[in-house]
Amino acid sequence: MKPLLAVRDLSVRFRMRRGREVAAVSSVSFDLAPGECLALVGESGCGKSVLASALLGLLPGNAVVRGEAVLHGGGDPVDLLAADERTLARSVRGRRVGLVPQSPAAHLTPVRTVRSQLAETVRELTGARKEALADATHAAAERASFPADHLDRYPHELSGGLAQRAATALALVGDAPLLLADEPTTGLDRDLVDKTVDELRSHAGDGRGLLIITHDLAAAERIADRVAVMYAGRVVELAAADRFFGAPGPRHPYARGLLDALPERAFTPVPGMPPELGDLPEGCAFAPRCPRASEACAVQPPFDEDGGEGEACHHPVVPEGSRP
Ligand SMILES: Nc1ncnc2c1ncn2[C@@H]1O[C@H](COP(=O)(O)OP(=O)(O)OP(=O)(O)O)[C@@H](O)[C@H]1O
Ligand code: NI
Repeated sequence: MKPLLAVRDLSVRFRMRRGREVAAVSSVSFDLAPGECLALVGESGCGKSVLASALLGLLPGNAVVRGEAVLHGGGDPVDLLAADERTLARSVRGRRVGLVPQSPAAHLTPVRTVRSQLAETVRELTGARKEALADATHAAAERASFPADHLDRYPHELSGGLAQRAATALALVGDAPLLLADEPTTGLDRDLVDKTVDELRSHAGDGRGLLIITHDLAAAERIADRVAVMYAGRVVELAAADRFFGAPGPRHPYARGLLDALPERAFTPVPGMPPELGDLPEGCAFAPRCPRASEACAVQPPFDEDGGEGEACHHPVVPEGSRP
């Protein structure tokens, strides 16, 4: 089966003053299958949002992007990294790729009510008019649990959680084949978190795909088919969610550390801090924090992939009897 999205060797560098460079994303490759939900996790600053922005052509001018990201859903295949701004604006963003942005407040238009923004998006993407438009606007709000009696509020009159729900409602309108959701549950209480991620997950049925970026590993466990763990700009492990959250667990020591940091598990944070992306070491960037590191880790470990799973580690945690 053809993937919905095929990302190959995606790298993003930010050019800074005095010739400095920030390596925000390095050699990321993965496929997203139709109907699949992939959760992208990792510590703050590891490159998750930059990766999502690259897929939407939303990076600032000092970004240098390399690689390929071919979207097969919703029309002719298009390389999202090579498409020009006109194509992205007209036929990709909102229509073929939906985005729940990480800072919803910044993406809502401050001088217009939620109702008017939602109605305009519904009209643009579905062609609904008049009474149908009013009904469709209500339905769109309801899908994201945005309360109808708040539709006439302006963005600054919304709490963080309500702004989040307004942004989610906007992102769902186009029924885009690929949905990118960047921390879609910030500011929501647990029951609303569950409701929101379930709604996002159900969107991914029907051959559509969902890439959800989240710090909330419980939410990832609830809806993801696979998990991608990012560290210092690289995907260091790709794993089926049941193996990742259950037995035998992740193979990359950093991924194991992330899970062990959870309050309901060992509650032991990974010691140390992630590295500066402007000053990365030659070899494995996690080695200075890694309990399994050896001299071999001075060389960048290759990503060993097998059937959509794999890890980049010289010393993965491999349970007895599983593949070498
Ligand atoms: N325009 C820019 N110029 C230079 N560096 C940038 C720019 N945008 C992002 N970065 C850097 O890229 C790195 C990755 O940032 P990114 O926002 O993708 O992290 P993240 O994984 O989404 O973190 P969080 O979980 O906090 O949202 C950071 O070190 C950030 O400082
Ligand atoms: Ni982010």
